[in-house]
Amino acid sequence: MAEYNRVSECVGLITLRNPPVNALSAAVRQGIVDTVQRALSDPNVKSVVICGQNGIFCGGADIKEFRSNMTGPPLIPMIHAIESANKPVVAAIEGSALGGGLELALGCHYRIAHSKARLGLPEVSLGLLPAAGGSQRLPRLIGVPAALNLITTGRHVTAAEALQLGIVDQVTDHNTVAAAVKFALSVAGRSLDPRRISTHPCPQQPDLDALFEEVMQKVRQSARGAIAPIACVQAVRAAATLPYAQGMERERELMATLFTSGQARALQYCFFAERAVGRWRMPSGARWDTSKPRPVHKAAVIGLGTMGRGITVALAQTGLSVIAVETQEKQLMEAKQAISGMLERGAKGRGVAPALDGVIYSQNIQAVADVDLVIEAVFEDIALKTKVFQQLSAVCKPGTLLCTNTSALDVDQLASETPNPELVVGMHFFAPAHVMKLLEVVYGPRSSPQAVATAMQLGKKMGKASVAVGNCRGFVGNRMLKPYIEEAFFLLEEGATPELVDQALEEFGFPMGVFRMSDLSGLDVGWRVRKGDGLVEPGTASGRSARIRQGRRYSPLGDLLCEEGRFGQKTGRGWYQYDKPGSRVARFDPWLHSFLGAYRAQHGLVARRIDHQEVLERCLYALINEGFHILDDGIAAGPEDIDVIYVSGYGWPRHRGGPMFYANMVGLAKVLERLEHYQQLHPEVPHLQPSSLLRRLVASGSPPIHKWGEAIKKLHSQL
Ligand SMILES: CCCCCCCC(=O)CC(=O)SCCNC(=O)CCNC(=O)[C@H](O)C(C)(C)COP(=O)(O)OP(=O)(O)OC[C@H]1O[C@@H](n2cnc3c(N)ncnc32)[C@H](O)[C@@H]1OP(=O)(O)O
Ligand SMILES: NC(=O)C1=CN([C@@H]2O[C@H](COP(=O)(O)OP(=O)(O)OC[C@H]3O[C@@H](n4cnc5c(N)ncnc54)[C@H](O)[C@@H]3O)[C@@H](O)[C@H]2O)C=CC1
Repeated sequence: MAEYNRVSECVGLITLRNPPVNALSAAVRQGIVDTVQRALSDPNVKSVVICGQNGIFCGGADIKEFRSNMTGPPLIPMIHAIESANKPVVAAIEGSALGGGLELALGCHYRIAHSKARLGLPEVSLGLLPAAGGSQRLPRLIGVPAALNLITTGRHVTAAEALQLGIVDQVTDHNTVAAAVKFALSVAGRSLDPRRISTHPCPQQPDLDALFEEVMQKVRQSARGAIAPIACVQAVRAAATLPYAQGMERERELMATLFTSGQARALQYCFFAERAVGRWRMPSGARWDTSKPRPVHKAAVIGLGTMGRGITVALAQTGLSVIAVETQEKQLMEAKQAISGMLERGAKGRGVAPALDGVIYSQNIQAVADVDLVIEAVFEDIALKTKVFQQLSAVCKPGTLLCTNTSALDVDQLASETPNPELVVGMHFFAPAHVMKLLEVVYGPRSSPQAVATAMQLGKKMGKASVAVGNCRGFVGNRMLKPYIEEAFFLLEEGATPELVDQALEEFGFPMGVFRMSDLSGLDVGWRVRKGDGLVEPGTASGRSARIRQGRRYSPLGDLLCEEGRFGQKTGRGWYQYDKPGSRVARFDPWLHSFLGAYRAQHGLVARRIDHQEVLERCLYALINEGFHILDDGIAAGPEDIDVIYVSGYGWPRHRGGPMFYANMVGLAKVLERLEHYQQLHPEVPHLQPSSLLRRLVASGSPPIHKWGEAIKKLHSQL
């Protein structure tokens, strides 16, 4: 709702009240309509100020309302009434003015912002466009290029940038409402015509067509199939080329298409899923709201290779003191240089001083005695990690949390080697750790809720999408990746090419297909794991039996490439060829294609035509099927956890919501039917055998995704 007060005798002060972000719910919109009318009809009121309670102006439309029949006064006429008012209306912007919140402010005649405020039109990230006049007013106010940038990216700008762009009229370091009231008094009685943004044309822009063509091309490339960014460009084009009323009509038409689209549903699901994963819970019943994190002021990182360096940077950038330990002198010197460089570049980008003094380097593990939390990132070797954990248990002060960045080892086994297993959790970062958004916080049966709470809170502080998951081989992300990659290998055996598979996945929306990704991360990584699992054999055997290992279908293709020294980009050869080692542009490699031909001949395989649909169904449904196993095992608490992991760490296209959301959109019965179909064709592939949870969900009527949690609980209780 909105509260009304008269201040300084002649200023009507309207305060939006809808915690936590003063979203424009039906009640708030009604409140604004009523209070604006009251202020305008009061002869004692000379001007009006609109602000939000609790230090936040407005987080935009109430996204939860989008899923219901929207009632209450619509935004567009409400904002129009404010702009048409015959008394000046000033927006006092603290905290955030986003989406509909900024559109409301753009309807006001003046905008005063606190220096710490953030403003933006992030609708595109929800699959929408600023359809309460934002796409028409912002270009008129700040010009077409700047408006295109803000609206197509959805980025939030600081108050300083907003002032520079002309979005706000004044920035204050003091009480924003007081400054706005003072300002409102000073402009009372002035002509408002120049302040009504909708009545002006966009500032002149030379070569408009060329500009829109260029932006459209750029947006199409980066959107990877998302429709909202394209509609945003079209809406701004309408602002630049049509009178306001016609532009608004175009805005409405474009929004009508977006509003009901599957992409908007997927993106809005992602928004809430990212917040839901913070409300973690463990099978033991421990939960986010009953587990208090320990304070972490000082942390340590052990092992300064690829991962340890990024983790050190991520910790130092949150303002923590970090002790960085590396036993090899040469590695330590290189790491120091690399970490300082990363901190300097990061600080430059954010316009702050680099936290170089926050990191202390040492070759001696004794240096970590007084830290609150340690993250171990030494080689992936259980004996070495066990030794390091035992040393840490002896050196660290009581209560220090011991975290491992292992990607595949058993967190619980490591914990059991320490005197205090309750203090051990996995913190599985992704490379490069200071850039990648995802963090899997892995708990074992003995990890204490406090340890999980502490790791989750630290992850949040580092700006990571932190997801608490149970302990199993590969945790959630890598466990699901395995069947996805294996299916891609099988498709090559059956007649596909790396180019075809990658194209199908990239058209689906992945930034890179599975083979380009494998070349980037290094084929030797998986090879080492398969060797450890006893799957790799000399490459001379042929026929079907050579491709059945440990009782299931196996493709040695990746191993054979590694035996040729083809590790991907780093060696200049992999599934593709590169101009030189380390180069990034993947090119068709005739060698690879004749190798595939010879391999098929050796194994009596006859290449057949494989289309994009089969690639998608086999790779994605195998991955999704593993997701159902993970839910059934209780490794992930809900589908949101899996989806956040895939969207923030594995390049799953956000506008498709994550693998489990995608399965829900496709229809569980369809996913089941296709898995059954492929399983019949490939009975020796266990990951195509539909999960019993998927079967049971289909049998129980395929409940929508927000009801899976309830359905799984019910199904488990029936077992
Ligand atoms: C044909 C129909 C025509 C319709 C025309 C409509 C046109 C429009 O007008 C379109 C829109 O505005 S769409 C909304 C645009 N606004 C946004 O995207 C801002 C979303 N919020 C944020 O960025 C951060 O919450 C923010 C920066 C604001 C605050 O961040 P924090 O980190 O402090 O807090 P969070 O943890 O993110 O959020 C706290 C709780 O608030 C919930 N929430 C946030 N924004 C919301 C919003 N706009 N609507 C509903 N709920 C919202 C958020 O979910 C969280 O609650 P829990 O999920 O329960 O934790
Ligand atoms: N590289 C990647 O993409 C990812 C790796 N991981 C995991 O992170 C861990 C580290 O991996 P990378 O950084 O790639 O390895 P790396 O080989 O680049 O670095 C390991 C570092 O640990 C140092 N080290 C070895 N023993 C030590 C000891 N006792 N004390 C201090 N330092 C010691 C080594 O000298 C080396 O500098 C592994 O468990 C790996 O599975 C997790 C996610 C992704």
